[in-house]
Amino acid sequence: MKPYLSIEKLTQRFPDGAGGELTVFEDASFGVEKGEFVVILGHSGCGKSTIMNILAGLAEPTSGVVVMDGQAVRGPSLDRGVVFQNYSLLPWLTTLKNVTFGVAARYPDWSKAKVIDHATEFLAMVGLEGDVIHRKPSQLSGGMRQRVSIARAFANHPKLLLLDEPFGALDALTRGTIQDELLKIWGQMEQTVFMITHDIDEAILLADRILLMTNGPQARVAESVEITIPRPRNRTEIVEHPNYYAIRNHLVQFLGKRSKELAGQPTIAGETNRPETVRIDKTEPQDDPEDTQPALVAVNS
Ligand SMILES: Nc1ncnc2c1ncn2[C@@H]1O[C@H](COP(=O)(O)OP(=O)(O)OP(=O)(O)O)[C@@H](O)[C@H]1O
Repeated sequence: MKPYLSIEKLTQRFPDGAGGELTVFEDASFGVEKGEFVVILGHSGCGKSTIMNILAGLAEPTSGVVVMDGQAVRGPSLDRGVVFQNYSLLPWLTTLKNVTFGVAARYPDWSKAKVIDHATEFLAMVGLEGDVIHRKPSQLSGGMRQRVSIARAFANHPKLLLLDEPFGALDALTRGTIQDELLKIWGQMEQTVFMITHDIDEAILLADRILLMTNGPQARVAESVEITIPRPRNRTEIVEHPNYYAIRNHLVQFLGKRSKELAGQPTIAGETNRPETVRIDKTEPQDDPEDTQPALVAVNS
């Protein structure tokens, strides 16, 4: 059976500015299940934003298709919400109206009071309550603005939520607090999320799976690393889990070394080129070669 979101043989080429072509990625295929939180990690230029723009319907691939819930993605839709690093709020509307605006479009049958209640509830989930919701974005801090973007995106119940480095512009403390709020709201919503980040620790904290891309050009989604750390997760406790550093080391090693070694390898024509699944779990019994008894060999047989 196909996954909820299926990316099938996606290829993106751009003019390279010198009369030739740049193949950003070729025949990339992967899936995302309903309710999954998937993060994509890779070096600058490997094509993460290009993939996100295609998923959002804001760009068309050179070839390949994206199918969500049985339908091919063609153009933007309220089914897909995007949160960018730079918040993209409407500056002339109050915080509350920035949220009600989308909710009213998504649910045209709802009464004005219901729309306001719904928007207020989602703003409260990210810690924005009281007078602050009547302020304009210019009167909010960067962290508050990003909270509004997150509340707005979740309030619309999109089938797919796309997060493009949403915390990239925030200081470490604010970032941590909003990561916790994002986890809380996601935990209540069964929302399917696809996120780009450059922060390995953020990826481990948030993701069910991390997709690892090799360096571009001709990048590939090489691995799908399962985050074998139970939820609910919390930033301070997660580092004590036996799998944390094992997973982190694997990711650091991939980004530091293997993403270069695997770069530019042509994909095999006709193959699906799906990423290899990597499962690291120190809590499962390990095969220790020292303990292994030599195999018994039958004699005289
Ligand atoms: N419209 C375009 N025309 C030509 N080249 C483009 C276009 N958009 C992206 N590229 C090129 O495609 C490659 C991938 O870009 P993309 O922004 O997707 O990478 P990224 O992995 O998101 O990088 P970063 O982490 O720095 O945001 C880059 O080499 C970029 O220069």
